[in-house]
Amino acid sequence: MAAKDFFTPLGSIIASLMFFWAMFQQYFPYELRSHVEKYSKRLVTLIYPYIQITFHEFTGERFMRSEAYSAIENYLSSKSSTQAKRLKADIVRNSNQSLVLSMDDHEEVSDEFEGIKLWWSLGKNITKSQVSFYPATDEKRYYKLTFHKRYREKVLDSYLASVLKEGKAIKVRNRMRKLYTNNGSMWSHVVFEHPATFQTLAMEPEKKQEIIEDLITFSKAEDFYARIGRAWKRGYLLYGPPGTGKSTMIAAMANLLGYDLYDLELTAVRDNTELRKLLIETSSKSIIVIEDIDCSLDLTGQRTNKKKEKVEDGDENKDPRQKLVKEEREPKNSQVTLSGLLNFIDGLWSACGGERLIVFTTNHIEKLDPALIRKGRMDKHIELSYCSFVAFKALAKNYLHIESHELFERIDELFGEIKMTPADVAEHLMPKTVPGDVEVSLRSLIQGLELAKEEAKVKAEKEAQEQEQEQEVKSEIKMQQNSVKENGDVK
Ligand SMILES: Nc1ncnc2c1ncn2[C@@H]1O[C@H](COP(=O)(O)OP(=O)(O)OP(=O)(O)O)[C@@H](O)[C@H]1O
Repeated sequence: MAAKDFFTPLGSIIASLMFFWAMFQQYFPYELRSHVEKYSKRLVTLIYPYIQITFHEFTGERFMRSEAYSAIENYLSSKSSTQAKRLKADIVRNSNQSLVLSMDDHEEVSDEFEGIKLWWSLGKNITKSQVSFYPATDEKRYYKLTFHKRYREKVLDSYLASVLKEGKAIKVRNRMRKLYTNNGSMWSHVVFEHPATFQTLAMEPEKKQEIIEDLITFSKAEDFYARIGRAWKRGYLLYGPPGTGKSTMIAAMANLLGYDLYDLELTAVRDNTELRKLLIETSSKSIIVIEDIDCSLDLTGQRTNKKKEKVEDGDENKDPRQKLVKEEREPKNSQVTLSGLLNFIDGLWSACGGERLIVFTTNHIEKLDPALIRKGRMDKHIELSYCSFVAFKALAKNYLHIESHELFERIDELFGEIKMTPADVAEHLMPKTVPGDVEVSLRSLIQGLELAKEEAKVKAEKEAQEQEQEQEVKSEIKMQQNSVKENGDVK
């Protein structure tokens, strides 16, 4: 059949329908008209038993991008990439700069929820813009959801809620994560792009696995925390000598969970009120870190100022302008107290919705007040220690891409005799030539370990000598005292 033969009768049918509709509107009595409309609607529902819901991209007068729309967009991204024939691609500005695909205009994808079939389509309205002098068009997109009317309640009650939740979760996973630092009572942020992961972290595999499982269990335990009536938070205390990987582990935690990091500098916080303000402003899915807690807060209630200690005799004090900036940053009358911090951990913190981890680090766990680190506040205590042979092997795999080497035996022996931090081991394993030579790096480590062993031996000998001398001096003093006493007795 030729196109002309098809369209000619169709055109006249449409024209007749429009004619009857106009006549109906003009001459049909109003009371009867509402009845006819009601029955015609019922007829349409019978023939077309589907419900459609539209989600517009922009809502309200201020043309804010609708949250529901962007959640649906994220939710549909994985379905679109497998089902849609025409796709749009965009780079998401997350830490991986990954490519995200979504369906193109007028495409349709299907979905299934508890046995219900649903269809999503992306539509577009084009309007002429009135604002510009130049001819311009405005495109407004919308998602349309279609499903059978018999599932109305299930879709409205459960399906849409799950779509929005999943869509928001995808958005959080794809977002660019941030590292916040406080300057006084204000947070400022930069993009968080630390490459550390648990794979690159050198520590005993069982211990590493335990921490990973603990973190993942926590991140999925929203319902559990709600059921037992506890705030969804968990405290970690990382302790160990400098250079054993405390900061590296925090970065690995943030990367594992996809959380933001808040690096809270307590010495720059004026008082408990400021502390409270800062903490209320933290978002969910975040890790709040207080490094070197023993230096940041005097556990008797008086604060010390670690930065001040470090630069006491430095150049910073000589420049009056820098001194002023420093004083502004570290006000002298700071009064953050241990009890203020504990209140935050126990009380106020609980009022903020969403999951949060709080991590304290210290080089001296023995200096910390037991109240601060009891379970419930710091739930998990993790010791990061000197490099073991197992941890070294993880570093060697990472840095040198080797799992065994003839020099490993000697290194294992030396690790049994001398302590070295993973930071120092890592430094020896850094490439010394271009391209990196494995043997040169391993020999550098052996040399470093032997040197450290020698130094430790000299130090031990010196200490023993000093102790001996001290002992000699003590016994000499005692002898003198005894002879003075004896002389006195004789007189
Ligand atoms: N366990 C580890 N695994 C892998 N790399 C490590 C480890 N420990 C330390 N490093 C390396 O050493 C460097 C210093 O480590 P890091 O800053 O994490 O130590 P730290 O314990 O936080 O030290 P500090 O107490 O002085 O802050 C890191 O950049 C990292 O490359």
